[in-house]
Amino acid sequence: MIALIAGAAGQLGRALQATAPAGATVIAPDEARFDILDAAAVDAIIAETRPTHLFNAAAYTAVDKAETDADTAHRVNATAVATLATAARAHGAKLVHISTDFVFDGTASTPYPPDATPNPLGLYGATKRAGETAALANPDALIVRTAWVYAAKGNNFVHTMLRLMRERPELRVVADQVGTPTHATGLARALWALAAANARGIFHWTDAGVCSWYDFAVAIQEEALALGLLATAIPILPIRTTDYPTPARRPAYSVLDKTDTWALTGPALPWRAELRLCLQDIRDAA
Ligand SMILES: NC(=O)C1=CN([C@@H]2O[C@H](COP(=O)(O)OP(=O)(O)OC[C@H]3O[C@@H](n4cnc5c(N)ncnc54)[C@H](O)[C@@H]3O)[C@@H](O)[C@H]2O)C=CC1
Repeated sequence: MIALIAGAAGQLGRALQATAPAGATVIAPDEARFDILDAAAVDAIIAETRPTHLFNAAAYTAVDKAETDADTAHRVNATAVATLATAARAHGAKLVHISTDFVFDGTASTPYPPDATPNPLGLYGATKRAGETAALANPDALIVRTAWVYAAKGNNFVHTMLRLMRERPELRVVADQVGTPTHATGLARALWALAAANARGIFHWTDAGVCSWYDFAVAIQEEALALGLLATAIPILPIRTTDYPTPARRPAYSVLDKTDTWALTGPALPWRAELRLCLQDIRDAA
């Protein structure tokens, strides 16, 4: 397998490089060399490197900023995906594209299967849904929706919580948005496995289990205290979404049904076990 990665410096891009299977050749250019907005550059780099697989880990991921920057978000999350889908097809490479639980409106009360009807609440989700449609124009494309992604390096909820838990006397965290955290390392391994199985169409991947952002924050504090990453516990108080307004609306329930994926990859670890692994990496890197 020759894997070309777009967005190699992001959380998932780095995890894909760290978990590449034995025998895979990984090509991970930086964004200056592989800007997915540059159709000519995309075509040239694929022609030059001749990948069997094109992983698109690049995205516009600033959910709230997308509300006032819809044009850029759409160009990165949808228009560029159409470019990648066409180029992959022209060069005989398999496109592996990543999408999000934010394509759903969160009104369900049981996990969303891959064929559930999308209805994004915000601009980010709408651009990611448009990207799915663009990728699906390539019949061989694999699209994997995930949620609440974090990694030892990157801008994510785990690092934000660790910082605030050191700075603040107490924290208030939303308790009425429910989903599942996803450690980028486990997601990357799942993508390699799905690609090797030549899966096509839409699949779902998160860690196992369900929690609220409040539950996640409490677990981060407990595990970080146990690992010595935090010195003292602070009170963490559950609040409602209406008490913490954000520019973009977010789904209240975004648990994804992973049955089809796990039949090919085996089950994910429970989210708390993955959290512990990530915090161990953060501690070891400190
Ligand atoms: N972070 C999260 O909580 C979630 C992420 N996802 C999806 O997972 C995928 C991976 O996300 P993360 O690794 O967390 O994001 P990230 O924000 O850590 O990485 C995205 C990378 O794409 C790069 N990028 C942006 N525009 C680009 C362009 N024009 N050309 C090349 N690279 C460009 C960025 O510089 C960044 O390095 C994305 O498709 C995202 O939409 C889905 C659900 C949740």
